[in-house]
Formats: sequence, structure tokens, C-alpha cells
Amino acid sequence: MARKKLNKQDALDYHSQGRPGKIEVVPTKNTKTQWDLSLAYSPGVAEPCKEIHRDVENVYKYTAKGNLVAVISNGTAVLGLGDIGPEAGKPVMEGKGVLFKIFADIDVFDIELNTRDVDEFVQVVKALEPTFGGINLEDIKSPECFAIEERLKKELKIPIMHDDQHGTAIISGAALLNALELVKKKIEKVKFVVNGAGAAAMACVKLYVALGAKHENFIMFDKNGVINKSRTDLTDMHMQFATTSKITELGVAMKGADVFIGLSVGNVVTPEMIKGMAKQPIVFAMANPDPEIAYEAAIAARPDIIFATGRSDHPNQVNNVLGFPYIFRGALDVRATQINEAMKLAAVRALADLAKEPVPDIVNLAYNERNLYFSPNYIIPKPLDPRLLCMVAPAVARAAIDSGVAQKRIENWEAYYEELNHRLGLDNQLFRIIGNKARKDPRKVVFAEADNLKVLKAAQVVRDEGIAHPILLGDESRIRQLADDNGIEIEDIEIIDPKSEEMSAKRHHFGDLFFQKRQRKGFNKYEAGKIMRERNYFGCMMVETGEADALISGLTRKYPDTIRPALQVIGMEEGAKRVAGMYIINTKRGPLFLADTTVNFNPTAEEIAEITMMVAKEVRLFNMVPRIAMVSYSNFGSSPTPEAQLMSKARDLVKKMDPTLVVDGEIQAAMAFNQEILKDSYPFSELVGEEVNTLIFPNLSAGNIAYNLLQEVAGFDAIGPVLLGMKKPVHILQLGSTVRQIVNMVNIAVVDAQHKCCHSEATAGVTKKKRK
Ligand SMILES: NC(=O)C1=CN([C@@H]2O[C@H](COP(=O)(O)OP(=O)(O)OC[C@H]3O[C@@H](n4cnc5c(N)ncnc54)[C@H](OP(=O)(O)O)[C@@H]3O)[C@@H](O)[C@H]2O)C=CC1
Ligand SMILES: CC(=O)C(=O)O
Ligand SMILES: [Mg+2]
Repeated sequence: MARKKLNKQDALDYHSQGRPGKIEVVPTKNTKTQWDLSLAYSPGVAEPCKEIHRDVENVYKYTAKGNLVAVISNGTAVLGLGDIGPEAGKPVMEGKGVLFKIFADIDVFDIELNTRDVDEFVQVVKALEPTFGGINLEDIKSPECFAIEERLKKELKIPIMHDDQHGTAIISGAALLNALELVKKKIEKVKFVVNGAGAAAMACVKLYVALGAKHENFIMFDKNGVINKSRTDLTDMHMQFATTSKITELGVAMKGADVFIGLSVGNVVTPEMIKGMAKQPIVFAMANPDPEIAYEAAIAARPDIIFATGRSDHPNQVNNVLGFPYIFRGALDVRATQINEAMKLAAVRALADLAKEPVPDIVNLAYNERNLYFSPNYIIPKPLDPRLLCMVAPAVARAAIDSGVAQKRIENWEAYYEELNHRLGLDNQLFRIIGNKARKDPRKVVFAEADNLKVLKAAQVVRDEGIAHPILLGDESRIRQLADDNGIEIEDIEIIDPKSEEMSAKRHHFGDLFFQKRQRKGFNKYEAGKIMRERNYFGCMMVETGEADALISGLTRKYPDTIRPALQVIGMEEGAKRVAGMYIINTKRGPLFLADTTVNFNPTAEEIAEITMMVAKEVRLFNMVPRIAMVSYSNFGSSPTPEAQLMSKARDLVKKMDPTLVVDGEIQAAMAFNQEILKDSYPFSELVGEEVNTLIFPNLSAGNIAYNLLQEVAGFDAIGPVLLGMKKPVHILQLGSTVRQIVNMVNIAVVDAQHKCCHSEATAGVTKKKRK
């Protein structure tokens, strides 16, 4: 299924729905009690004020300055949209703020200035210096951007970077080095044509020269044509790259050129121009949002091309998002006074090197790729690569220290890497990855409650996002009416009404199959046929017979009423003695897996051990190593009660079943997450030095209460309950789940179906069939 093409309305809705825009300010300290408030504000706040007044360096200790970057623009060169003004540029600046946060945990205030005057711009930014740890200048047109950056660099003591210049130069420089390596051309020999002579283009050519390219091998163009010595409208900077050749046309310049760099506007290069380039041409068409030539046209023009754009929907995204979060992270972490050439070159090398490393599964999954490797279609790391932070930021920090612009040294690099890893967490990643894994091989998912608005919306989302092929169960006219009334498009989604006359043969068939299963378990033939009018039975039978791959239900019914048909029709997977419910809580420290939250009331130690083994298997499905705490109210025998001993006995049984599993207890939840106390008090524990990601509870009440509190009070996002131990994927929603929670469950169901299908076919010795 092709992914839905992004349209104008999607983008507008994304920005306008809920709280308008993409960002908000969130306090980092407790603010709940009067006591908290008297610390946060008057009178307590006076103390840090006095400390900073005594020594201004303390501003880094007592305020957010050290992790706060200003993204500042006047809206004069916004993407390739041009001079659209500060307000119109604000969505881009908020977007940069989002990227800073999610990729490098840097907080951003976006600031849009209503001035085109260099002096005024500089004056305002200078006055902002006390607030910020760094300044990211963005989308300011040339030539003003050069003077603004130069003056601010001279006059301020915090790192300043004009992202469109240096971010772009660094990323494209890394991509260029790698592309040249692949085509075995030397940078000092290759001929460049550069379209655009603005902020980004000028900085790129300067950096390429620093990397070894020769001035005389560049021909540049701006809106008025070729940059040559005879022009009288050029700046000194342009003049450095002005050609003496007679060429005036872009197409002529591109004949025989090795490298084309586009940093201008969309669709100004034709396939013919590309056809005329040298062997194995390198073309970086980086204008946003539309490149100088579309991906399809460029690839069709030259099969031997190495092609990159600034966009995410094709291979080789050369976009400054690969740079600015990590460059600033490194600069802030050593309190660099500037971002200098050594730091930029360190970032180039780190990025270029990372593209040659084996690509982890997590990146392949995130991009729906089977096997990314250093090649013409992968010359630069992918923006969702979690290794970027740990590769680029330390390289930049080290270069700052070595080149003498760092005000703080990093003594323990191992601890620094750990801190960086911690900043990211796996939280957002997990959701992105499950989604991408599902999209790789979408499956047929039956929605038993399709006459519910939230379910219907979720079905549309999973269809549009290419996660699943939904099948809706229920009264067709009611479902269509609901869809019409709420603007939900379901034209191409299959709807089945199990009660309809049309389904009578299928009902009988399913009834017969069900009777065979349950004839000695309290169902007579008549009842078995009649019960197929119920959507949960009918849907489960579709999954059982392979007409669908997974079932989602339970939003509007009690849990036992939904799980019963699933157990009667589908049953447990081979070898499983029970089913169990697991929740995934999306915390800042990473995902937490909680069980049993929904099925087994008061399990024995043996039963808890089995549940633990099922959970461990599921956690591995998410490419994670389970690190399990068997939680209780006591620590390692500190209470002699049978309730506490239950968990320690269960732990022993788990260790017998799988000695390699990292699992310990009984342990209090707080102790499981407090490495310092754990190390001091219980140094023998397997959990010392391990970040716990799985909690097994002694009974259903405890598990259920814990996830509810985490979700409702702590406000964490949760997926669940994920039903473990079923033969085929049936997932039962909690009453009142949101659309996003339903979509998340569908993701899990599809991934589960992919896994269970491969598993059963592999055991049966059948080759996996390719699905539509
Ligand atoms: N992929 C990435 O990471 C990045 C991409 N970009 C993209 O690069 C482009 C330029 O950005 P930026 O340098 O910040 O903006 P500037 O406004 O500073 O520069 C734009 C340049 O493009 C030139 N230009 C405009 N139209 C044409 C044309 N038809 N033919 C040749 N040259 C033309 C302008 O010429 P003149 O000087 O005569 O006006 C100017 O030199 C944008 O599309 C932007 O999205 C920018 C940064 C990062
Ligand atoms: C990516 C970017 O910064 C731009 O296109 O302006
Ligand atoms: Mg930009």
C-alpha cells in the first residue's frame, strides 16, 4: 500500500489542531505546592539571583541558559520560499525548535525579528545574549546574513551559527566526500557547477575549498546568470568565485561537470542538463521544499548518478537537520565561545565516517529499508539515526576543546556518551519504530467496533499511514453515515456486516468450524451458528481462518466479554499455559514494559515466572534487551511475608528457565530505578548497572493500579494492554482508549501478525508468501 501523499490540508491541520503551533513551555521543577512556588518565585528565587549577581557564571548553574538556543530569523530567505516575512517564517523556526529538542534535547525559543536592517538585527541579538547559551541564525537572506553573522561572532561570547550557511556546508561536505569516494574522484580535480550564490551556496563552496576543492573549478550562478568577472553587481565574496570562462548558460556549464550543487529554487535543472554531465555525476539538488530537479527525473536521466535532495522522501537527504542539533549540543556541553572551523570540520568527518559504519536494525526499521549500507543510495546517515548524537556532538566538543574555545572540559568521555544516550531516551523512537516496522508489511486488521467514531477514525489513520488494511465489522449504512457525518474517508475500506443476509453462508461456515472446536465445551450446533452474528466471534473467526491477520476490539465492552470469544475461537499459542496483559509506558527514560496488568488476578510463583518469560519474548520483539525487576514492597528478603517471597521465588524459577535473562527481585520499584542506593545497599544484584525496562507485578491489582497512575497522574503515553500468549493477534482495547492509543494498538497487532505469521510458516516449512 502506498503511503498517503502529504497534502496541503494535512499540513494545515497538523499546525492548527489543538494548541496552535508546535511548541509549548514546560516547567522542569515541581510547582504543585505553595512551598514549591515560594522556591520557584518570590522569596526563594532571590537566592539564585544574588548568586548570579555575585558571579555571572552562575547563570549556567541556576538557569536554563546553558541548554537554551535562540532560533532567530527575519524571514527573508525562508526555505526556498524566499522573502516571506517574519510571521510567515515562524512555522519553520518552531519546526527547527522541535528538531533541536527531539534530536539533541536542546530547548529553543524561536524569535522572529521584524527588521531587514543589519545594524538593528545585530543590536537586538546582542541584547539577547544573557538569555541564551547559543544563537542559531536561520533563513536570513544574503548578503545581509554574512555581515550579521560576522559581527555577532565578534561581539558575543556564546556560539553563533548561521545554519543555512554552515549547517548546509557541513552536511553536504560530508556527503560530497563520501560520494567522491564511491565514484573514485579526487576533490581537487572535480569540476563544480553551483546554482545559487546565496547564504548556503557561498558557505558550501568555501567549505569544499577547505576540504581540498580548487577555486578555479567552480562556476556559480545566481538569479541573474553566471557569476563572472565582468559583472559589476557582485560582492567581494562573489568575486572570489567569479569565473573567467565565457560560459553564460547553466546547461553549457553543466556539460562535463562532475558535481552539481543546487541551493537556489525548485525545478530549474532539466534532465538534458544532467545527461550532459561527466561520468558518474554527483548531483545535490538541495532547494527546499522542491529540489532543482525532481528525484524521478534525475534518476531517469542518468542511471550512474549519485543524487541527493533536502527532502526526507528519497534516498540521501542532505539537510542541515543532520547538523545543527548535534553541533550545538557539542558546543553547549563544553561552553564553547564560538563554532569555529575546527569544530565544523570535525562534524564533517564524524558524519562522513558514520555513513560507512554498519547501519543498525533500528535505522533500517525506521526507514522501511531491509539493508542500508554505504553505497550511492546511502552516502550520508539518516536523520532518525540515533547514533548521530553520540557521534557528532562529542566530535564537535573535542574539537572545541582542542582548538581552545571551550570554557569547560569533558574529563570523563564515557560518562559524557552515557549522558548523551540518556538525553535521547528511546521513547519517541519506540513509537516511530513500531510504526515503521508495521508499514514494512501491513496486514489485514478487523475492527469489531467499526460503528464507533474513534475506531472509525483510527481505521482511517492506519489506512492512510499504510500501517494496516482495515476491515470494518458492523452495519454498513450506519458506518457510512458515521463516516459521512464526520468527514472520514472510507470508500476503499472493506465493510462486513456479520448479521447481513449476504454473510449467511459465511456465518454458517464459521458456525460449523466453531461447533467443531466447542461441541464438548457447552455449545450446541444451533448456538454455535447463532453466536457468529456477534462481531467479536465473527471477527475472531476471520483471524482464525486466515481471512484477516489480527483483530482489534474492546473499546466499548468489558474486557472479559471481549477476551472470551478470542480464547474460545483462537486460543493460546502452542506451549502457552495462559495469556497475560502487558502495557508499554512511554517514559522519558525509555519505554517501560509492565505485566500482568489485565488478565491473571493472583498468580502463583510458577505463573508469574511464565508471565515473565512471555513478556521477555515480547520485549525482544521490539529489538530491546529485557532487564526485569520483579517488584514488591520489600527488597531481597527484607520482609519475610509470603507476598514478598512470591516474587523472589518467581525470580528463581525464571532464572532456571533462562539463566541469561537479566532479572532480579523481589525489589521495590523505587530501588529498581535508583542505581546509587542499589549499588550501595545490594551490590550483588543483577540490576546494578542495568537500566530496568520491565516490571513484573505480584498481582493484577498492583500492575493495573501502577499503569493507570502512570498514565493518568504522571501523564505518560501508554500502549496496551498487549495480549500475550495468544495463537494469533487479538488485541483488546481499554474502555475509552483515544484514537492515538487505538492506532498504537494496531501497530502492535500488525507487528505481532508479522512475527506470528513468519513464525508459524517457518515452523511449517513453508516459504513466506509475498503479500500485496
Ligand atoms: N538542504 C538544506 O539543508 C538546505 C537547503 N537550502 C535551500 O537553498 C536555497 C537557498 O537558500 P539560502 O542560501 O538560505 O537563500 P539565499 O536567499 O541566501 O540565496 C538564494 C540564492 O539562490 C539564487 N537564485 C534564486 N533563483 C535562482 C535561479 N532561478 N537560478 C539561479 N539562482 C537562483 C539567488 O540569486 P540572487 O542572489 O540573484 O537573488 C541567491 O543567490 C533554498 O531553496 C533553501 O531551501 C538552504 C539551506 C539548507
Ligand atoms: C533546510 C533549511 O534550513 C532550509 O531549507 O532553509
Ligand atoms: Mg534554513
